Amino acid sequence: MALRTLNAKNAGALDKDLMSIGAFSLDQLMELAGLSVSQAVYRVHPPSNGRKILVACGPGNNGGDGLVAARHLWHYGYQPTIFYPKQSKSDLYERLATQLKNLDVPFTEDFNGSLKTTDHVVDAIFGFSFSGEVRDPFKDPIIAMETTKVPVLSVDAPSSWSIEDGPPASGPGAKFHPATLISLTAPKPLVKHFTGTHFVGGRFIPQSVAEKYDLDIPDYQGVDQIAEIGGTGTEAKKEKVVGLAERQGYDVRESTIEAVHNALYSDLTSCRSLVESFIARIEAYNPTINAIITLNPNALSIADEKDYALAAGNATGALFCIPVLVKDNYDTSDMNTTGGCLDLANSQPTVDAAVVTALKNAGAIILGKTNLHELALEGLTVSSLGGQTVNPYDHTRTPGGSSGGTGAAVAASFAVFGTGTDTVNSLRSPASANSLFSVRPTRGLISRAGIIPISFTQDAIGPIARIVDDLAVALTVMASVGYDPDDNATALIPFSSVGQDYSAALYGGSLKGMRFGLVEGFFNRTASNETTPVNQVFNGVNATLTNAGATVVTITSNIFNSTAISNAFDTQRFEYRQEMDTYLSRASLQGTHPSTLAELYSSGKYLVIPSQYSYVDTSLVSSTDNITYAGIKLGIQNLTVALENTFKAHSLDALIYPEQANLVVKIGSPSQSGRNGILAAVTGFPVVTVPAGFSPSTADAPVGIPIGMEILGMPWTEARLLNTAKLIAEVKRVRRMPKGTEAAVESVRLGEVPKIVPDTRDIPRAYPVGIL
Ligand SMILES: NC(=O)C1=CN([C@@H]2O[C@H](COP(=O)(O)OP(=O)(O)OC[C@H]3O[C@@H](n4cnc5c(N)ncnc54)[C@H](OP(=O)(O)O)[C@@H]3O)[C@@H](O)[C@H]2O)[C@@H](O)CC1
Ligand SMILES: [K+]
Repeated sequence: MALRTLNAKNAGALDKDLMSIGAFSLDQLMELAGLSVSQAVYRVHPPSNGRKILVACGPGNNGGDGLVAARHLWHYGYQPTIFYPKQSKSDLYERLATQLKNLDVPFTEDFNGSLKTTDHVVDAIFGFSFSGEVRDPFKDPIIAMETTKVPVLSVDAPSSWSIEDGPPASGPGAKFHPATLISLTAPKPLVKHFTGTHFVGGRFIPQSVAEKYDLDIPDYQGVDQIAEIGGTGTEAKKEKVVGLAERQGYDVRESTIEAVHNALYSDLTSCRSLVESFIARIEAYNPTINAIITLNPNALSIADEKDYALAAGNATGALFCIPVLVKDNYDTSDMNTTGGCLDLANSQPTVDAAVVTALKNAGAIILGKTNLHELALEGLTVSSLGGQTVNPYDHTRTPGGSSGGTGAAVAASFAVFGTGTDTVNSLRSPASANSLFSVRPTRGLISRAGIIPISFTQDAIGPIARIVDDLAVALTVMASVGYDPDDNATALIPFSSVGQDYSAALYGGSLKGMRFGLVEGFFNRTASNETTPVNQVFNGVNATLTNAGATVVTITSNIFNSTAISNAFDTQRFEYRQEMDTYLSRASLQGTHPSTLAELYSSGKYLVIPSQYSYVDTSLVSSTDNITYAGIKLGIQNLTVALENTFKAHSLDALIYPEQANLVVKIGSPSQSGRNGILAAVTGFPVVTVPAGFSPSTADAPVGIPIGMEILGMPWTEARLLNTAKLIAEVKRVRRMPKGTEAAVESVRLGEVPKIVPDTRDIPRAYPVGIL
């Protein structure tokens, strides 16, 4: 909203009216002005950004506002220092100065010296009665504020600017552009030259006075004395500055929960700067990677709330201020939940998925939603709404899938971690293809309530992260939902796993004496550019584990044949329609959306890859009443027993194998072959995926294409699996940043969260939209 402006003459007349007609005393007006200034400082520079505030006060009422603001700031926990070279002898000013001295607030005569150590500056030198060229003793301070990197907030006017015409053409102040301006009562004409963050303070103006001067009353919220208003400047509202996080040496690339918390709790960054830094990376690199479907429009205001909480000593939660991206098949009450499907573009859950609530309760900021293979049905991460997501390590290849948006986004440091779902491979394939860690938990450990479903038997959800420690924190939070009547698989959780802290499970120890079963049937031993790198990486894994004192047993049993398991035991086509019909017909799902799966697939607004036409067609006419379904469920029980027997026969701690026997395919391929996710999917056994290596470097893949390893354990052994994964990651440090997103990005101070529009122009022609 751009407000009408008030020229200098009218501003003076208005002040007089407030004192005569309005019956305010000057003390009161100045107190209200200073209070607004202090709130604006708190908004743009909460104490967590640094407590030292240098307040520069001029000889007139503008300077008086600065003195009042300094007193309020002291009470908020800041450490103000006052530069006040031309002190007024009037009673009001002497009292204001005495009030500050009574609080032991220091006064300085050395503006430039104080500037070197301060965290923020309040410019209360001149207001609407300034005219002409700046005279001493204020020339030097104005020149210093022109060039300093310390952010400046100007009171009523950037001092030295003409009230009507903005910055002087030359001399002191010609290049003075403060980051923030607070206009008192109403903006002055100079604001058309101002491009930073702009507040108005004046929540006391009577309606009659506002009408007389034709003023707009801004939309004040709650108990705020100030309101932020849109850009009136010649440029966009967004001001390009070096973000605080970067400026103060905090870099969000490869950041971890612990690193973010250390930075926040030691005042190196604010939650808001942190969120802005991640958004800067998204704005820089998402146009290439296309991993994001939507950003949370509230992310910045949520970050501000976290900063208030931090300042008040209320920073609680294992994920306090941790930006998290969730796959767009997780219900979010503040963002549409689309599954990447055009026909669900406006589908709006009114209730968060159970795990989304858990993440929020733990303090996480849901930064946005990621692209996925449409409705999580395959592993190429292409969708009618989200387009094709690109692997950040090799822009000619897919990022794996179906949680490929999360995989690519986490690899590119768009967030600290992300979430995915897994019906066959979908948490493990993107982890594998992006040099990341993921956990597919034992069936039942994490409630699936509020997740777009496919298969009651096979669906699982979990986190994807850059380090095991973050995976453990995220799993602890996601599993904290515990028993959930909306997902009765959670009734399976054994007492020993209820409320488990998986971070505490990372106790260390050693790989020495551990026994791993290397599943020979899950490799493709035919030499090719797509398979040989995987086989070579696993030769290396075998050697590393053996050198670390573990025993690697080759498992040759013929039950370990992914194609055969898939053909015999995959339950999806029997369960999909029933599950989706239930999801789509819930009263809590609002917005516009189909109410059955059949309706969705008759809309023409969907993408199914040709290799899945028959799967979807079959799903539309099959159900769990089919006689074959009962046989499949029985077969899965037999497979489960055989799997348990394998563990017993070889005294195994875990089975290990490549998530995929082939590298991730080129974009536009008919499908992804060689995946081994089906074993855990049908048996419900847990898997932690870890980076195992890279294929050789090529022009398209400068650091190589990531190759991942599944570590599969017995049910409910997530704690031990995570510790094993951490031990392996310690002896075999694999993860590297993708080349294309490796560079740091200068962050941008944002007035609002930018809108991200997914790019659907590059959907490969091989996957026509609306055809089945
Ligand atoms: N409306 C509201 O809600 C309320 C508004 N209030 C506030 O009052 C502000 C207006 O205050 P104001 O009128 O006292 O004058 P202000 O701008 O502070 O300073 C001017 C002084 O600076 C000097 N000076 C001038 N030119 C110069 C130059 N070229 N080079 C060097 N010096 C120069 C000159 O002093 P001199 O040198 O002549 O002694 C002059 O006296 C207004 O912007 C707002 O902040 C609140 O406090 C109350 C509620
Ligand atoms: K000023």
